[in-house]
Amino acid sequence: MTGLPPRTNSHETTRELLRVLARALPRMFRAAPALVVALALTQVVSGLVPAASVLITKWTIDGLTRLVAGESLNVWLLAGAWAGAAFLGQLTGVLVTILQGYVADRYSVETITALMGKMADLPGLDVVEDARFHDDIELLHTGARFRPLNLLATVIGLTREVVAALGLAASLLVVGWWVPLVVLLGMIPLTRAQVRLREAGWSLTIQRTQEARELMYDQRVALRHEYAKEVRLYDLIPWLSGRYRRRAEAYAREMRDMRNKQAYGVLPANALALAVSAGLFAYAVTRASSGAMTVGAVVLLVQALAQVRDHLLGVTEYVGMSTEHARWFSKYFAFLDAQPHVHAPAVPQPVPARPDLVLDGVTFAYAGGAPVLEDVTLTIPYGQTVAVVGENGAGKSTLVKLLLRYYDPTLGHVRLNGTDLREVDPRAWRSRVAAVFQDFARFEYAVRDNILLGAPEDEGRLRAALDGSGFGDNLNRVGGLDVRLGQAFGGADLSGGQWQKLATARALYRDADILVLDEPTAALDPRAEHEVFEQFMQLTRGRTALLITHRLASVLMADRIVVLKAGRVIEDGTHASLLARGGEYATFWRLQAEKYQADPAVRP
Ligand SMILES: Nc1ncnc2c1ncn2[C@@H]1O[C@H](COP(=O)(O)OP(=O)(O)OP(=O)(O)O)[C@@H](O)[C@H]1O
Repeated sequence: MTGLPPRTNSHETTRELLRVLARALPRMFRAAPALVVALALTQVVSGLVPAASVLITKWTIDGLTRLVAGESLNVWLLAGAWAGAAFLGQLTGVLVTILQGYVADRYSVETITALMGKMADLPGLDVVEDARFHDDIELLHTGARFRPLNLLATVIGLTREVVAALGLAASLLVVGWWVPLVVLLGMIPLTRAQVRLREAGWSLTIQRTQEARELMYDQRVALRHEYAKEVRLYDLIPWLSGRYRRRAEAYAREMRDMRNKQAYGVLPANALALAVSAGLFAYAVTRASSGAMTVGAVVLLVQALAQVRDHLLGVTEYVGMSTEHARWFSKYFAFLDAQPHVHAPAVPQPVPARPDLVLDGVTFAYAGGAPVLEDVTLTIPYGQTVAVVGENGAGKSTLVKLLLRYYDPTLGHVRLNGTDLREVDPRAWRSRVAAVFQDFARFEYAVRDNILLGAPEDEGRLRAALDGSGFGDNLNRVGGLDVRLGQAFGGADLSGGQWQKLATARALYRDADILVLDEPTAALDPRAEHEVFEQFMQLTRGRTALLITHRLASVLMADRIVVLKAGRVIEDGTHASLLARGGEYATFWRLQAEKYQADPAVRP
């Protein structure tokens, strides 16, 4: 179990809430200004209905008293007032539901498009792969649909409760000018105690966020299909549910203790509020018995006192709920404010035609980590096929990330001929590169869309991409180009190798100058691998190709081999020259060749 994080001051939580609201509410207003104003007015009217009702009750009782004493009473006026107040209450309820829906829809769209817009402003991977944002991006993605509506509903409820409490307090003016003041002053300690109770709950929840995430993760491992095979193999459910239960119970215990402690703290404030109410009640009854106050005023006082208290407690409830939503918005704004290290240049240089790729003294470390590449100097002339080999973690994929400018080097330069990669538009550069990544994406769209990804369709190129990747042979079995893929939409599922071929088809469909293949055959069967290599030879003709692989057979296709070890280039040459040299590459080759001879099913 993780240790307890340091306690955060509960007032900081409130300040954070106010900061977030100060930023979220103007955005909500800008999303639909007229509707937000209409909504606010509706809530003010709705909040005034309780005060109107207690006043009408007073007028009715006083009218009846006068009627008994022989005076006249305008019954229709009173009935109209009753009906009017009730109608306003119902009408505002309906209007709020409609307007809230409209505003929330627009605000959600704004919230989600701002997230997507931020993604467009992040040409690199430094923010999205940053551990600080990694989990948050998942939360932002799942919350963006409903958090704006929740926040809106909470703020609306809060407005109504504040107006209702103040309106009812104002109705007490008919009892005496000083009465609202006394009532509100008497309620302040109770409201503060309630807010403090809430704050303690919020800060505890915030401190336990990490733990709540761990609880969710245990749940996920136990229930999700991607873990199902190993969960059964290792019989993980008893272990997972035991861990889950222990953590959940510890969390619940702490929440309960905190609530108990705070609840006792509320009692004195409650007693004070009741004493003030009782004093006012005694005052009113005394005045009424001497004829200085009407019976209606006494009834109004009794009703208003109880309702002011309820609405003030409602205010604290809504403040509590808005804290929960504000935490989500706090992460949202932190993400929108994230400053990437990788920027598109303000005035980009053109991407040179047929560029040589140059790494000049490149050292690179991920944020907060040790260098992953160190002083790498390498020139890949245009049109050359280069294989990059090396142990796991040697830095091969990182080299690709730098060449695509997903990251900038910590030291040194990546250049296209003489132009620093930082000076060209990353989009323009990437449009010239086709890549199949080791962890390629499995887009759950139709096969055709998986390949085109929004690009215009060209029958000939599509056919060539299908043939070149080897996916064409699987097409009939899958059901054709328009078959939806993936489990999320009940589509066809592909094997690992078929997904990899599809990712290769996607890369081949782009008419790129530079081809990057990071372990392109890892999931392929021997026949498919052979075919992909054959196609690869044709495809790379006249283009630069970078091939990252552990399978040394594929290396034979390369004009040149670069061996990386612990982030440094330790060997660089042709297959023959590196074998002759008898270094790291020769050792790799020998090991794989021996395996091959021992078992012909295993090829180098
Ligand atoms: N996003 C990241 N953040 C922090 N460290 C990372 C990140 N990606 C990779 N690394 C680290 O950088 C080092 C090099 O990783 P890289 O993926 O470049 O190696 P590789 O040579 O491609 O390995 P493999 O053959 O296993 O694919 C590893 O130690 C890895 O843990």
